Amino acid sequence: MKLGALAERAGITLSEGGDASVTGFAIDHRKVAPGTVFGAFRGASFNAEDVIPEAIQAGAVAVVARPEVAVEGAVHIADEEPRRAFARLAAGFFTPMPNVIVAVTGTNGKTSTVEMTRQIWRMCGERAASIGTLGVTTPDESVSTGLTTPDIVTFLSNMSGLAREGVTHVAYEASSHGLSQYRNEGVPVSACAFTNFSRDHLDYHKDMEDYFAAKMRLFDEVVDDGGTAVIWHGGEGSEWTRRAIEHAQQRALRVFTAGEQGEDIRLLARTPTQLGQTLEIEYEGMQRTIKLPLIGAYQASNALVAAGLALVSGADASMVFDAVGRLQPVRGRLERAVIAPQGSPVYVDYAHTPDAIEAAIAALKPHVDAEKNGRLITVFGAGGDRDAGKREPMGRAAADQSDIVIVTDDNPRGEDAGAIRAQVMKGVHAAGSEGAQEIGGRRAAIAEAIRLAGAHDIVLIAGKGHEQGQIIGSGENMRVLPFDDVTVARECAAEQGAA
Ligand SMILES: CC(=O)N[C@H]1[C@@H](OP(=O)(O)OP(=O)(O)OC[C@H]2O[C@@H](n3ccc(=O)[nH]c3=O)[C@H](O)[C@@H]2O)O[C@H](CO)[C@@H](O)[C@@H]1O[C@H](C)C(=O)N[C@@H](C)C(=O)N[C@H](CCC(=O)O)C(=O)O
Ligand SMILES: Nc1ncnc2c1ncn2[C@@H]1O[C@H](COP(=O)(O)OP(=O)(O)OP(=O)(O)O)[C@@H](O)[C@H]1O
Ligand SMILES: N[C@H](CCC[C@H](N)C(=O)O)C(=O)O
Ligand SMILES: [Mg+2]
Repeated sequence: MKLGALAERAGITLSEGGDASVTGFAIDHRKVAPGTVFGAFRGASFNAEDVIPEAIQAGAVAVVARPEVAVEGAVHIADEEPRRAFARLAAGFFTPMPNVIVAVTGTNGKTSTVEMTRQIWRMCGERAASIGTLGVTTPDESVSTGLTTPDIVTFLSNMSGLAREGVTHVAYEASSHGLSQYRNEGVPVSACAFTNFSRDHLDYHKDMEDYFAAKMRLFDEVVDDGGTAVIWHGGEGSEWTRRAIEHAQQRALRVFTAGEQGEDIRLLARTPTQLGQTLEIEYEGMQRTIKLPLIGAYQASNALVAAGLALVSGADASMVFDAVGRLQPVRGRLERAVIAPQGSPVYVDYAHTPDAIEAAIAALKPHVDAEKNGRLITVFGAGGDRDAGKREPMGRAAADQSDIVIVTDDNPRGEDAGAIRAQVMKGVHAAGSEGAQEIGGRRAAIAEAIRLAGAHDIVLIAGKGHEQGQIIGSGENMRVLPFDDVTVARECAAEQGAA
């Protein structure tokens, strides 16, 4: 493919070098081969502008970099925002693309929503895939990528690879990191969704406004002109929801709202049942009853946003709502791991923000039998090298709503695990929780929760969900010790059951 044609498609004017043949794209100079276009970005830990000469020596035909950077011996594609220019240029190279691509942003619920959208499409007969924290999930397999949003080259090549395998519909998760680093764009996005917004990632984003602006790039720039924005508009509503609607309107997107205050899918009533919940909804003037086989208000929200995405991308309403009634659980999201020896269910959930902890506990609370003095026992921790300011509110939220809390470790990374727990405990104490325990080792903490659990109690193990390891140390000292909450809970229950 000629560089000139790729540039023209991306709206980039080249003064020279249009005839060069492009064989690939790379953002890491060690991956450059003859004919590669190299994106030279300044990152958090490395400045790739320093290795441009090495990239050219390895055969780079063009370098996308800031205008002030020196590029000798290859075409300099100069742009103040090189990551964006690179994404647009690379998008022309990675073809074909799936016919329907939708993207989901929000603080919590992205992974669940893209996965539910995939399932709904599949039940409507489409070949569908999802890309997000759980990896790339297709009708045939699920492959982990390590990050929620892979780097732009991986993202684009995954998309075209899926299209080549015959996948026509893809839902992908747009994290704020990915959006602010232009790691997931360049593809046609016909609809986008916003689940909710609350505190997270304030280690990376300056403040809540900065974090919100990163998310809103999806609405402001990434989605196609004339696309649709599906927005959750829940019971109490939120200022952020109102602002998301404004962003969509400013961009002249079609606005589709779902929720108790939804204009398009109106949630009229939600009744928890033993194994799920019954939803009464109204869509296009017609009332429907859906038996959602998943518990928790938050799962109903994500399911209805997913239904919205399927509807706005052309699926038949009866098939969509029928599919919602057949959704399978999403790995690590209120997943029932085991029944503890005394008879109490043990749930694993990926809640790792104050808001998510509240949502996970609220989901389980109706299932605790208060008349029999049932208790909710919550085991959780907070991640190292991530937003430290969320730790205390997480502690407070957990202690406020649970009967017993056990604070433990969750990926301490480069930080002192005891110091992280102390910050979480501050919130626990602020909530006036007595009898809270601090148990560093996650296995020991889970074992203790299961030991404490009586016949009418419920155990919630929050924070790691589907994760398969405990991350300890950083940089060259980083180690990932195998750890899976579900497996550990089963092992602890078996050990105690046998005793
Ligand atoms: C803070 C952050 O998001 N960092 C990500 C970012 O790194 P960066 O651009 O700052 O990269 P860098 O390491 O400083 O390097 C700069 C550039 O030099 C290049 N390089 C580097 C070394 C070299 O020898 N040669 C070379 O050319 C690199 O390829 C890169 O293009 O881009 C990299 C490549 O795309 C990512 O791997 C990296 O993710 C790190 C590992 C990470 O932990 N990210 C987390 C926080 C993250 O992104 N999480 C979100 C999920 C959040 C959520 O779901 O809530 C996600 O979307 O996954
Ligand atoms: N709609 C929601 N409202 C509130 N909390 C939610 C919602 N959806 C999910 N959660 C909580 O957030 C946790 C993570 O859910 P999920 O993985 O779907 O979100 P995510 O946005 O992809 O998270 P991440 O940013 O880590 O990728 C769940 O386990 C649950 O505790
Ligand atoms: N995508 C989130 C996941 C957090 C999960 C939790 N287990 C932790 O390590 O903090 C992040 O990278 O912040
Ligand atoms: Mg996710």
